[in-house]
Amino acid sequence: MSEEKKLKPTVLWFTGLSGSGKSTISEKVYARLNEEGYEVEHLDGDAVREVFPTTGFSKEERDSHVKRVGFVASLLQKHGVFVVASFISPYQDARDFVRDMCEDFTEVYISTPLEECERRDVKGLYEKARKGEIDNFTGISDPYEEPENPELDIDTTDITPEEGVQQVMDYLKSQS
Ligand SMILES: Nc1ncnc2c1ncn2[C@@H]1O[C@H](COP(=O)(O)OS(=O)(=O)O)[C@@H](OP(=O)(O)O)[C@H]1O
Ligand SMILES: Nc1ncnc2c1ncn2[C@@H]1O[C@H](COP(=O)(O)OP(=O)(O)O)[C@@H](O)[C@H]1O
Repeated sequence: MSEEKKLKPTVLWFTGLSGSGKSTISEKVYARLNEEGYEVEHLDGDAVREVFPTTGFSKEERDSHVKRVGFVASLLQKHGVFVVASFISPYQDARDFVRDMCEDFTEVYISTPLEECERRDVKGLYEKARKGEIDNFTGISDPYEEPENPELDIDTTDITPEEGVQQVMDYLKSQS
């Protein structure tokens, strides 16, 4: 274990717009922690939604989805497992609900601006949302409430994914 098993397990909660870089960075953080010998689980919005395809995007549906996943994350972390969670989770009250449930919670705001996310348009969803083909699209026709006090704020516009990962790892080291 190259980090000498010294990092304190936490729920690393990645929040931000679609295309901001949540999945890219969180997958790499998951792989890094795994390689270093930590018990770690990855929970991702798209993956959870594939299992529960009827979950929609109204505030009520997003909040229930986020709170349920947050509950699972809190149980895992209580048993010493690192949790890397990646959800748009656009509402402050639902994120705070999860924070309050977890013994250790680290909010990682991937603050890449809408303009850059839309320029990337990884899945072509912004184009569809602009044409009115997708309802309740975060940042276009649905709100995103910026985190009030995130432990980390990473704008990926001008950095590499590896630099983003390093910022997360440096933070974890600073807290251990
Ligand atoms: N209306 C609307 N708004 C936002 N996102 C949409 C929407 N419809 C589909 N998608 C796709 O769903 C992914 C977001 O799911 P999440 O579970 O992370 O969202 S949330 O936390 O419940 O807000 C999101 O994935 P990411 O791009 O990885 O964020 C999109 O691919
Ligand atoms: N520093 C960076 N961190 C993360 N993603 C980046 C970065 N620079 C460019 N990208 C690109 O931005 C896109 C982010 O998409 P993704 O990780 O799926 O975002 P999200 O999960 O937030 O929807 C990817 O195509 C990725 O290669």
